[in-house]
Amino acid sequence: MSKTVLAINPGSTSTKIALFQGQTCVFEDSIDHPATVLQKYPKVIDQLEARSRLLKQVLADHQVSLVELEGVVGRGGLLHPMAAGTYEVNQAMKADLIAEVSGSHASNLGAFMAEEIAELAGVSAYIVDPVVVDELQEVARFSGNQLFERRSIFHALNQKAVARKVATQLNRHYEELRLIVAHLGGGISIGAHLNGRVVDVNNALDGEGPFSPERSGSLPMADFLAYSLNQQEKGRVGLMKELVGRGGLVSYLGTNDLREVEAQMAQGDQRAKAVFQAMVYQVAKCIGEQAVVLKGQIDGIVLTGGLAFSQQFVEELGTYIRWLGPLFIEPGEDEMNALNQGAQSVLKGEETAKTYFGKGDPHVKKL
Ligand SMILES: Nc1ncnc2c1ncn2[C@@H]1O[C@H](COP(=O)(O)OP(=O)(O)O)[C@@H](O)[C@H]1O
Ligand SMILES: CCCC(=O)OP(=O)(O)O
Repeated sequence: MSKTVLAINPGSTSTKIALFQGQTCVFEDSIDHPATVLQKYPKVIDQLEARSRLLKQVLADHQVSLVELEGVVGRGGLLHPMAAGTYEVNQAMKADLIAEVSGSHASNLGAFMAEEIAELAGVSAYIVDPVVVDELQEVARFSGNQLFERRSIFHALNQKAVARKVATQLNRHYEELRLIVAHLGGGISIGAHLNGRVVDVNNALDGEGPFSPERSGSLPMADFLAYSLNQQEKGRVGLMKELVGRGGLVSYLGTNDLREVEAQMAQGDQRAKAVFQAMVYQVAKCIGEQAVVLKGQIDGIVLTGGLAFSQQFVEELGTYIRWLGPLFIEPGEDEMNALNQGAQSVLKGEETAKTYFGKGDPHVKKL
C-alpha cells in the first residue's frame, strides 16, 4: 500500500520540500536561503535551527498534518563512505555529521531535519543514496601518491535516479547497463555506471574534474600549493572556498548563473564565450575519461542538472561526445522522487533499511 512520505532536500542555496502519497507528489515547495543570510553561520550545522523553523512554516502553510506522515526522508550528507541504499537515521550518523568526518556541505543537514519532523510525527527518519556512496573499483582508488586515496563524493542520488529513468526508457535494467551520467549543476560530477555501480566518478567537492558554475575542479597542483602558502591567513575554510563556491564561472565571470553568461555571450562578450567553451571542453574531456573506464562499450550518456537546460551547452558538448554513444538529456534533477522512492520501498517492506555503522562499511572496499 502506498505510504505518506515527507522528503526534505537541503541544498547549498535552498531547501526543497515535497509531500508524497505513494508515487504521487501532493506538493513541492522550495525555501531560498540567500548567501547573505547563510554567511552569518560559521558552520553548516549552525544553519539547522533556522532551516528547520522555515521548514515547519512551509508544512503549516500547506496544512500538513504530522499524524498522516508514515516516514520522513532527508538528503544524505558527508558521512564515511557507504553502500547505496536507504538508511535509518541513527546516533552514529548524527555524530559523524556533527564531526564533519568527510567535510562540510548542506546535505549534512538532511538527516537532522528529517529526524526532527519524524520525531514529532512518531515515525522513522531515513536518508537515501547519500553523497558519499562509494562503489569505486579498486583501480580507481589510487590517487598517485600513497598518502592520499581518491574519494567518491558525488551527486549519487540524482545520478542513480536518472540512470534508472533511462534504463526504463531503454526497457532494460539499470543493473545490466553501461552508462555515463554527467550531473551538470552548480557542482559537476561525471560517473561511469557499470552494471548498477558507479565504478569511477570525479570527486565533485574536493577539486577533481571539470570546473563548474561555482567550483574550480582540478587545478595545477603546485601552483595551488604555492598560492595556499602565500594565503595562509585564509585558513582551510577560506582556501576551500576558492575551490568550492568561488571557483569556476564565479571566478572567471563573477556569476554562477549560466543564463547570465549566455546573455553576456549574446551581447558579443568574447571573454564569456571563451569561458563557456572552456567549461564545455572540460566536461567533454571528463566524459571521455569515463568512456575509457567503460572501455568504449556505452549504452548511453546521460546529461542532467541545471546546465542541461541550456540548448547551447548541450549542443556544443554534443560536438565532442556524440560519437561515444546515444545521448539522453534529463535536465534538472529527480532527487525528490528518488528520496521518496527509497523511503517507500522500505516502508512497504520491499527493502530493509540499512544501518550506518560509521567508518569501515564492509561493502566498501578500500585500498
Ligand atoms: N534554462 C537554463 N539555461 C541555462 N542554464 C540554466 C538553466 N536553468 C538552470 N541553469 C543553470 O544551471 C546551474 C544550476 O544548476 P542546478 O542543477 O540547479 O544546480 P544546484 O542544484 O547544484 O544548485 C546554474 O548555473 C544555472 O544558471
Ligand atoms: C558532490 C556532493 C554534492 C554536491 O556537490 O551537491 P551540490 O552540487 O548540490 O552542492
